[in-house]
Amino acid sequence: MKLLILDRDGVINYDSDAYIKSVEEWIPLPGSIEAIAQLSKAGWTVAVATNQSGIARGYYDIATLDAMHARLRALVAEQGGEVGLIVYCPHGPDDGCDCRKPKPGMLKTIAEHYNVSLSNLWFVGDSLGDLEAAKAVDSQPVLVKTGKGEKTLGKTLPVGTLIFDDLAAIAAELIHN
Ligand SMILES: O=P(O)(O)OC[C@@H](O)[C@H]1O[C@@H](OP(=O)(O)O)[C@@H](O)[C@@H](O)[C@@H]1O
Ligand SMILES: [Mg+2]
Ligand SMILES: [Zn+2]
Repeated sequence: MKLLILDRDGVINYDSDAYIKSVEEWIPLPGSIEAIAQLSKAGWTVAVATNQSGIARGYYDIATLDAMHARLRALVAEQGGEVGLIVYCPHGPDDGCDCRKPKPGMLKTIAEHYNVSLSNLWFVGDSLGDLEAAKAVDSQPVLVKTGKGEKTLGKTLPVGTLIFDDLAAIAAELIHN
C-alpha cells in the first residue's frame, strides 16, 4: 500500500512557538489540504504523527485536539479526499514516554495499524526530531521548508534526508513520479 506519514504542525498547518491551542489557531498552510486530498485520490493513505506536549502542559485538552483533527478531516473531505490514522503524543519532554518524537513509537503504531513495513516509508516533518524518528526505524526522512523547516535546514540532518519546499511539492513528486 502507498502510505505517507506526516508531521502536523509546520507541515499541514502553521506552527507557533506559542503552540496551536485552539481550532481557531489551527490554520492550514497554503496548498496542504489540496495536497493531502490529491494524494488520497491518487490512492495514497495519509497518516499523521504529531507531538502534542501542549496537552501535558495544560494549554489545551484532548477535546480541543480532536476538534482540530475533525477540522482537518472535514477540509480534506471537502476536496474529495480522506485522512488516515492520526496518532499524537500528549506527553511532555520529561514524561519518558515511547511515543514522543524523536522516538519512533508513533511511526511504529501507524505501520502496525496498516500492517506495512517502516523501511523506506516516507515521514515528512519540519523539525529535526521528525527526521531522527524516521531514521531510527529505517524510514525515509523528508524535510519541508515550511514551519520550522528553514531553521532545521541549518542543523545536521540525518544522512539521506530528502528536502522539499512544502507538502504540495511532495504530493506532486509522489503523484507524478
Ligand atoms: O510538529 P508537531 O510534532 O506536529 O507538533 C509540534 C507541537 O507539538 C509543538 O511542539 C513544541 O515542542 P515541545 O513539545 O515543547 O518540545 C514547540 O515546537 C511548538 O512550537 C509546537 O507547536
Ligand atoms: Mg512540526
Ligand atoms: Zn508520548
